[in-house]
Amino acid sequence: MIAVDRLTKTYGAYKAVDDVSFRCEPGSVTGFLGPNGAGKSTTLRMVCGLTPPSHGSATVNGLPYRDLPNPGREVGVLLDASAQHAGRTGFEVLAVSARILGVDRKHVQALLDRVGLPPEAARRRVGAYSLGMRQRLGLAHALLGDPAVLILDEPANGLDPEGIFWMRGLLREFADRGGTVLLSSHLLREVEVIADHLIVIGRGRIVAQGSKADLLSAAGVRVRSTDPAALRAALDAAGLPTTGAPGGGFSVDADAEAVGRVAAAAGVVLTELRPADGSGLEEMFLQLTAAQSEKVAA
Ligand SMILES: Nc1ncnc2c1ncn2[C@@H]1O[C@H](COP(=O)(O)OP(=O)(O)OP(=O)(O)O)[C@@H](O)[C@H]1O
Repeated sequence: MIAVDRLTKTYGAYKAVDDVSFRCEPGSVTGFLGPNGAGKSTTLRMVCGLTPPSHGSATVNGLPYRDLPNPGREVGVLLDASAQHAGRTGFEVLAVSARILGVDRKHVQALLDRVGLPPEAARRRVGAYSLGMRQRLGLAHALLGDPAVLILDEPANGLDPEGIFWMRGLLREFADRGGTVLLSSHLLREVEVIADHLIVIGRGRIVAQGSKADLLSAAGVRVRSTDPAALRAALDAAGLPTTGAPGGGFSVDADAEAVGRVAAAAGVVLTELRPADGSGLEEMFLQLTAAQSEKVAA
């Protein structure tokens, strides 16, 4: 169980993380989504006791990370796959950590096999690993203490499609056995497949959170017409707010019949009228990404 309560991080006048609260429950995978620079890593670093919060608090299994007696036994963390000793072999990296955690060394190769690093790969120095191999080693490192909680920052980075598929299976199984998983990504599609819950962050603030089913079944319809201006005017006049959707057309926060009646009354021809089916979340995410890119470019 992870509990984050009003976490805030300021750098000078800049709020990298602003009043962020959420819970991650056992038996579930939570996807922490946001464009580059949104505040994901800073939040995860605060949860793991690596960055002191300016305000707010975070606990893992009821305690601040730094107060956990043997944190590696309770929470597996992968924040930066490249932060491993380049001169050690994969096996040595895990063997050293096993000793610190009090884990029997005989589990090390089995774990490396489990993450797809067989003995010949485990004998190579980490400096020669691809990013995907480092992610696999990082995941093995996170799993080493047999924790009940996993916190992973962009774990799919560098993995090929087969690797991403494999990782999803591993995390799903971990959660199905009662584990708590919190993983970040800047790609909606990447976490949509695996997450039970989604938290969307933009410019340091949470802009949406809830079960994936609720967020993706966002209300409303997608509508497209031969005369978008006339349709928008008619919908506005009927008090049905529209927002532009990617690729043209509009999203309307109303049911299909209401939109169809407005269009018919205005004599506007519709070429598409269908449930939004999560496109609201995608649209919001695209807008967030565009806003963040503008900020970075400014
Ligand atoms: N030590 C720091 N000093 C000043 N600003 C920082 C510091 N760490 C992070 N920031 C800023 O805080 C914001 C959030 O950064 P963060 O790394 O948490 O974003 P992110 O969502 O993880 O992005 P990415 O997907 O690119 O990793 C960014 O604008 C970043 O420049």
